[in-house]
Amino acid sequence: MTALSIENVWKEYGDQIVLENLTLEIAPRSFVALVGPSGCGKTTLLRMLLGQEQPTRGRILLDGTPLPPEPGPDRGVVYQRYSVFPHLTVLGNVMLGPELQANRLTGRSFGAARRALADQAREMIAAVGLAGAEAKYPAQLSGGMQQRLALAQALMMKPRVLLLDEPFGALDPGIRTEIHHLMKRLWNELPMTVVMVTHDLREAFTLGTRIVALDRTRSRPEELLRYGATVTKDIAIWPPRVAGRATLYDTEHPQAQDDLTAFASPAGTTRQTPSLI
Ligand SMILES: Nc1ncnc2c1ncn2[C@@H]1O[C@H](COP(=O)(O)OP(=O)(O)OP(=O)(O)O)[C@@H](O)[C@H]1O
Repeated sequence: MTALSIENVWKEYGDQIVLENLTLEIAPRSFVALVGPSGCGKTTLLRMLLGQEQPTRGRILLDGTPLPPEPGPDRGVVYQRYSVFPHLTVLGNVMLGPELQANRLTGRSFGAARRALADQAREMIAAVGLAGAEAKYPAQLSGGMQQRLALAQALMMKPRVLLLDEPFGALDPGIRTEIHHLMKRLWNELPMTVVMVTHDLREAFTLGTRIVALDRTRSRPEELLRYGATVTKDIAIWPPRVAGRATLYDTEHPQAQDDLTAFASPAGTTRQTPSLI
């Protein structure tokens, strides 16, 4: 069964057509990296997958069922910044989602239920490499640590789909490589499908099972708003990267993960165009 089906989706804001006739089947457990020039509608597509925006035309299905018209716990999201609550500790941030879900009225659980939740949250905090920082506030963490926290917060809800909007874009290169390893491990271990918007092709090829490029196929300067973007390239990583199964390059040649040529598809299909970067 397909995890996500995007069927002939159009998104318009007033006179502006942002996305036109977009069709995409996303298999369960895939890791789709969405790339494309600034303003082509990547975030808009992500917001529609989250349920924050509705398609103007067309429909989006999750495991064959139309997406509810609002965000839900089956879809987690991590943004480039500001995903975490500054006035809560690391532990408080990670516990908040499940607490709100279990106790809509008070947003707090008590006794044994609270202790069990705190144990789960500590496990998740350790899984993202933040053990020891449970009592800290986000302002006391580095940017990389805050993004680890944002991931832990999203993953606590056990989302079927994890949506990432340039989550590592603001991080220094060294920290970014570390968090890429973490992201890859989490995707391998947890039963989720990931859709990530990125401007960084290297990141797309390092993490993705598939790179989907959006762009306008027609563009007349005098009618710019009348043409939306659609899928212009759809590249499957080779050798295939399968969740739960490390590939040749992931195990034997870890340095090759940063070598775009290692994953090149047949000639021509992966050529980088300036508009994609
Ligand atoms: N709520 C909105 N109301 C009106 N126009 C919007 C709204 N949200 C997005 N847009 C427009 O839709 C277009 C696509 O925006 P979007 O943020 O999806 O692009 P993007 O590809 O993610 O860009 P970037 O790579 O720069 O983040 C832009 O022209 C933007 O102004």
